[in-house]
Amino acid sequence: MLKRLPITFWATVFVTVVCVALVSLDFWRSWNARGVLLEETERSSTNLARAMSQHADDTIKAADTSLADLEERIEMDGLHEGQLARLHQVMLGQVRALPQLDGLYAYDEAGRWMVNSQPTLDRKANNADREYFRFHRENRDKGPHIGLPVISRSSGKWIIPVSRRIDKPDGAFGGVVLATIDIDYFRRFYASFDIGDNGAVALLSNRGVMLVRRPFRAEGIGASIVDTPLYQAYSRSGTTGTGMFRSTQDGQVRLNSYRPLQNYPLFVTAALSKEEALAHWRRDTWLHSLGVVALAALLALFGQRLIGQMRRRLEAERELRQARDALASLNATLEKMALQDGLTGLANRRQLDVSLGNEFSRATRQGASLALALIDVDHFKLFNDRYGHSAGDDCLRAISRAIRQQTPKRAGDLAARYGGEELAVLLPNTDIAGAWAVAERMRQAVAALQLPHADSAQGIVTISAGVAALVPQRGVDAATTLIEAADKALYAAKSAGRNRVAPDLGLAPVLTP
Ligand SMILES: Nc1nc2c(ncn2[C@@H]2O[C@H](COP(=O)(O)OP(=O)(O)OP(=O)(O)O)[C@@H](O)[C@H]2O)c(=O)[nH]1
Repeated sequence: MLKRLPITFWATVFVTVVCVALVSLDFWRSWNARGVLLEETERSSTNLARAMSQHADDTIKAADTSLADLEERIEMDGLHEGQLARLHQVMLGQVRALPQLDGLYAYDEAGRWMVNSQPTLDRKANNADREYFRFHRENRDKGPHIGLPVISRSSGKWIIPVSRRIDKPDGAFGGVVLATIDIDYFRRFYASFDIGDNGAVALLSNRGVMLVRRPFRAEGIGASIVDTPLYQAYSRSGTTGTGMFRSTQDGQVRLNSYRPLQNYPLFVTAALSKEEALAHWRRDTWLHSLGVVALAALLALFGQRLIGQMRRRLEAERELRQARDALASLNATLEKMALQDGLTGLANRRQLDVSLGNEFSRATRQGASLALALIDVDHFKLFNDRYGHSAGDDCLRAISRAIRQQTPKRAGDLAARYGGEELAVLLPNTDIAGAWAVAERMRQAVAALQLPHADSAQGIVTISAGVAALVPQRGVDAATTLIEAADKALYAAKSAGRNRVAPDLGLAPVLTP
C-alpha cells in the first residue's frame, strides 16, 4: 500500500519532517536554555539571600553584644551618677567601633533618659511610649527584642531598635538598654549588589513588617507585607525557599529567594526580575527563531520547487511512456498492415511470398508435402462491368471471408490475396488430395453465398481453383515450380468450364479424385 504512493508524496513528507524537526529542535533548545537561565537566576538570588541573612545576623549580633554588656554593667552596678559617666564613655567607644550603630541608650523603669551615646543628654526626654519599652516592661524575657523601625528622637534618622530588659536586684523591671541600628547602614550595603534595574532586596520581620528595602522608599519602612504572596509563602514554609511572585509594590514578576536570620525573628529576601533575567535570552531567541523559521521557509520553498520539478518530470515520463506505447501499437498496426491486404483482410502477396519460401524450405528439410491452391473469380470483369467496381470490391470481400472460414487452422495454413481477383491458399503438410478437398469446400462455400451474377452461366458468383502439391527435392524444385503448377491447373479449370477445382497431376500423379 505504502509502496504504491508516488515518490513526490515521500519527498513532500521528507521536506515537511525536516522543516518541522528544525523548528521543533530550535524551540526545544530555546526552552531548555530558558530553564537553565532561570535556574541560574534562582541560584544567584539564593546566594544573595544567604549573604544578606548572614550580614544582617552579624550586624544585629554585634549591636546586641554591646547591649548585653551594658545590661550586665547596669544590673551589677546600678544607674547612679558615678556609674553614668563611665557608661557614657563605654557607649561612645562602642558607637565609634560599630559603624551600624546609630546610638546606645539606657532608660530607667519610668522611661527617662539616663545615659546615651549622644554628646548631650536631654534629661527631660522620656521613651516610655515606645513599643520596645512597653514590651520589656510587660515581658520578663531577658533575650533581645527587635522593634519596629522608627525615626530616632535624638538623631532624626530611620533606625531599627534592638533592646534588652534591665532587671533590678529583686527581679522587678528596672529599665531598658537600647541600641539603634542605622537603616542607612543596610541601605548602603544593599546598594553595593548588582541586582539589575528591577531587582529588589529587603530585610523584614517575621511578623511581616518591612525594615529596609532596595529600591528604597521612606514610606515603605514599617509597612506591612502580610498580604503579599511572598510573605504568605515564607510564613507557610517558615524556612528558606524560592518562588516566582508578582510584586504588590511595583507589579514586577520576580524570582524571590527568602531566608530567615539564624538568631533573630527576621528574614531577608533577594528578588531578581524575571523580565531582566530573560531579556537577553528573549532577544537571542527572537533572532534565532527568525533565522530558523527563515531557513525552514527557504527549505520548504526549495523543496516545493524540487517536488514540482519532480512532478513535472514524472508527468513527462508518463507522457513519454504513453507516446512510446502508442508508437508500439502503431508499429504493430503498421506491421500488420504491411503483411495484410487492405481490401480483403487476407494476407497480402508479400506475406504469401515469405510464408511460401519458409514452408518450402521446411518441407524440403522434412521431406513433407506442400500444397498450394490458386483461386480466381469467374467472369469478374463482367461482374465489375455490370454491377460496378465498388460492388466488385464487396463481392471480393465476401468471397475472401468464405475462403478464410474454409482455410484449415493449422500452423502454416495461409489464405492470401495473390493479386487482383486472384487468391491463394498455402497448405503445408498437405498432399494433392487434401488440397483438392480444401479447394472444393471453398468453391462450394462461395457458391453457397448465392451472390447474383447475371453474366455467369449459373447466375451466381462462382470461383475456379487450381491445386498443386509436391514433396520438394533439394536442388531440383523451387517455390515457383509449385506456383506455376497451380496456375496451370487453374488455367485447366477455367478451360474446362469454370466453377471447378482442377488438380495439377504433373507434380502429384497419385491423385485419385
Ligand atoms: N472490383 C474489383 N475488380 C478487380 C479487382 N482486381 C481485379 N479486378 C478486376 O477483375 C477482372 C479480371 O478480369 P479477367 O482477368 O479478364 O478475368 P475474368 O473476367 O474474371 O474472367 P475469367 O477469369 O476468364 O473467368 C478485371 O476486370 C479487373 O479489373 C479489385 O480489386 N476490385
